[in-house]
Amino acid sequence: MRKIQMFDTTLRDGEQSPGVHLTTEEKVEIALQLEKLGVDRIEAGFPISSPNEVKNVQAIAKVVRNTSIAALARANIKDIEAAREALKGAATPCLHIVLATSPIHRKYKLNMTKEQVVEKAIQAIHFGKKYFSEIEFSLEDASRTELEFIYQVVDQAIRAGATVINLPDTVGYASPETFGDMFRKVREHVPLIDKVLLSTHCHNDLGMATANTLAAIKAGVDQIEGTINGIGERAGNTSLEEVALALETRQDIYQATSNIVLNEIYPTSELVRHYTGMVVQPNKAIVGDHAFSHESGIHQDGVLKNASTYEIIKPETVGVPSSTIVLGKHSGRHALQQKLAYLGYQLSKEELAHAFEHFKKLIDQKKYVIDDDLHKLVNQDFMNDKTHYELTDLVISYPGTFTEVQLELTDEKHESRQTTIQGNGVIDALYQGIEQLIGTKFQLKDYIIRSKSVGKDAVGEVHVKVIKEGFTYTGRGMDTDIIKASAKAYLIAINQYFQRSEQAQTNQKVTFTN
Ligand SMILES: CC(=O)SCCNC(=O)CCNC(=O)[C@H](O)C(C)(C)COP(=O)(O)OP(=O)(O)OC[C@H]1O[C@@H](n2cnc3c(N)ncnc32)[C@H](O)[C@@H]1OP(=O)(O)O
Ligand SMILES: CC(C)C(=O)C(=O)O
Ligand SMILES: [Mg+2]
Repeated sequence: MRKIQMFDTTLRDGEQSPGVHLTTEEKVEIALQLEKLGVDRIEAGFPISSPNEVKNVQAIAKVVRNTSIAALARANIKDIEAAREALKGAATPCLHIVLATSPIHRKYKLNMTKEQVVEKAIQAIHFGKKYFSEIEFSLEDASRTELEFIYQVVDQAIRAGATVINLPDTVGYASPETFGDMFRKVREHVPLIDKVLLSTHCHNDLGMATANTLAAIKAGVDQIEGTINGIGERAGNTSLEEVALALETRQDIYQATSNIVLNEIYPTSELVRHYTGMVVQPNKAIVGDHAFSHESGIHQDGVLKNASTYEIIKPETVGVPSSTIVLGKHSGRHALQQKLAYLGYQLSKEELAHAFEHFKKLIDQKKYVIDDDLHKLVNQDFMNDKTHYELTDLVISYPGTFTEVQLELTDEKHESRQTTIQGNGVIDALYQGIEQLIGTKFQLKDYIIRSKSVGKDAVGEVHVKVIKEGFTYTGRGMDTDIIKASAKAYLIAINQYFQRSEQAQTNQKVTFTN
């Protein structure tokens, strides 16, 4: 089995994504995570781009000791000097020199002849060789370069001392067929190629970065370059996670593997999305929020019976805790039953059919059905709708360092219950007071507050989740006064508990699991 080297350029090409600017601390944290992920080389930055970038690379080189660190330079002395300064303390440094070779870049960007390009490449590698034993030379825009010229530049670069030859598809122009051919031909026509590591670096302009990278692997490259979440210049780079999983899942085709620690993929992806602020499209392969979600009834039924029916990768393999069954327009009874069981309801076949009918009506009105909706659906269908406790008065004051709440509730017999209680903050006092008046305690698991509209008189919405005797109850309260909204939400959740207890004692239709 061949071992493909993974060169990560999240911190260089990835940072070239519009709007992304990582601090030194963020870069260091990502680099440490990339080391944990098992990439073979980290391109830490492009030192000439700013004085701070030199410091960034230095900071990474100082702490990342078991993974090679690369820094980018154009084919000129000042860029190489900056890379040298940045990589001074690195354990295994690599100088990465780039120079474009395609006719378009030669003519319009560099204004250089073929001979000048070859000469510049040789000079830069010779200069770099004074300080670095490991030099990667990239023929920028290789996929749009004449093959004969590629052979010539590659041959000369190896003779000058390059140890890695990288042929990038800089503008995402290649197709898997042509790209694979290019590598096969380079292996055929450049006798010295076996002396160096052959590498590729693809962009995703036509959505083919991963396919092209895999074609290059098939054609014999030893190293592939990419980024986490596929971020990078324009449409981005090859996603390293996609290649790692393609190799893992289709060993029958690629007969190759990598050092990637697969279950570190998702944590790395999350860290990168957090610090770059770049949202991962939900349906992105491997790391998208929907990558392991199932919404359709037929799929959900299959997955519940055996996950391999619709999952070619186990979510745990890439560090995603579990797959998700999402209840939506296309869901079926099996999925609803499973979700209700998770929420604590065990319904008979008839009850499930009834609940399913209501669920389908509900989903026509609402795009997403949340747990709260399901609790209500079951409660309305199978339980009485009695309100056990209602808020009738609430006064808040701040005597001294405490918050004091005067509270009045009315119970199901319309009798008033009152208390005055001090707490560590208004919500603490309020919820303690409610528990005191009803004579039982709940574990508050979640408390979320948000605004439903804008302006000073905006309506506040409070969601609470409480736990009692192993069951979860949720409540949602709305009011322009967020304290009142908090009280309402808590009482709705508590009322559910009393309804359920009452139901359990009488002729219950629904049995509850834990
Ligand atoms: C394919 C890639 O992703 S390569 C990496 C791209 N990344 C970046 O460019 C990010 C960092 N870049 C920067 O901070 C700046 O562009 C710098 C500091 C590198 C250079 O800034 P400036 O000196 O102002 O030049 P500017 O970026 O405007 O133009 C690029 C110059 O480099 C030249 N150049 C481009 N590629 C190369 C190369 N590989 N080797 C040598 N010279 C090159 C261009 O011809 C142009 O030269 P000119 O001024 O003589 O016309
Ligand atoms: C520096 C090189 C490898 C690059 O990013 C590209 O060609 O896309
Ligand atoms: Mg690139």
